[in-house]
Amino acid sequence: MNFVETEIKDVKIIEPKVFGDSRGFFYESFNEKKFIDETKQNIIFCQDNHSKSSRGVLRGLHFQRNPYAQGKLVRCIAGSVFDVAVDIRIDSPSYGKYVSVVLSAENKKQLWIPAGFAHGFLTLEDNTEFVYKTTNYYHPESEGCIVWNDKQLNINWPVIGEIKLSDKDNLGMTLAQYIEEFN
Ligand SMILES: Cc1cn([C@H]2C[C@H](O)[C@@H](COP(=O)(O)OP(=O)(O)O[C@H]3O[C@@H](C)C(=O)[C@@H](O)[C@H]3O)O2)c(=O)[nH]c1=O
Repeated sequence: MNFVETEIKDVKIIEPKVFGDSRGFFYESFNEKKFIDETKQNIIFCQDNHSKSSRGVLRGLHFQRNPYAQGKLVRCIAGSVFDVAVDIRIDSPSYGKYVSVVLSAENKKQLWIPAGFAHGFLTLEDNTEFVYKTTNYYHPESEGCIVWNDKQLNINWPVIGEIKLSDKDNLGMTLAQYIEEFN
């Protein structure tokens, strides 16, 4: 597997080595040693998640507050998504910047998003299945959501028609409101 740098230090795109043959394919979707060597962090994953969505579903931009912040290793195993990681570490030089990448069952790319980021994705196809490992358990009391179309973030989402959001995500806060928590 190949770890590719992104515009934000610490966020990596992982391109697996896929072995295809007459039966189908095989690839290592996670290798702890390589992962720790590349990220230089002693990561321990404790939860695996799996969601399925129809086309045009936008989940995000989600985060958990400290000490429950989660690093996430995300990928798409059916269909495709436009995936976004926003740096919300207030002391970071790339605070307020984001990385986006298309993750699909076809390209098999993964995105490593360290703790301290808000994460979201827009599904580009029906029957899209998204799976990810997290470094901390779900802790609903610590959950937060930054609104997907925050003006300051100005995320370049693909235009694919009507977007479906959960009630919770419809009530997401702005980045400016998030920052107020620290003042
Ligand atoms: C995230 C999560 C949800 N749930 C439950 C709560 C709720 O009843 C139901 C659906 O939850 P949500 O609406 O929050 O699911 P969803 O909108 O898919 O939330 C996810 O979005 C993506 C973008 C992320 O980055 C994830 O960390 C997570 O926040 O599942 C758990 O039991 N454990 C979990 O870890």
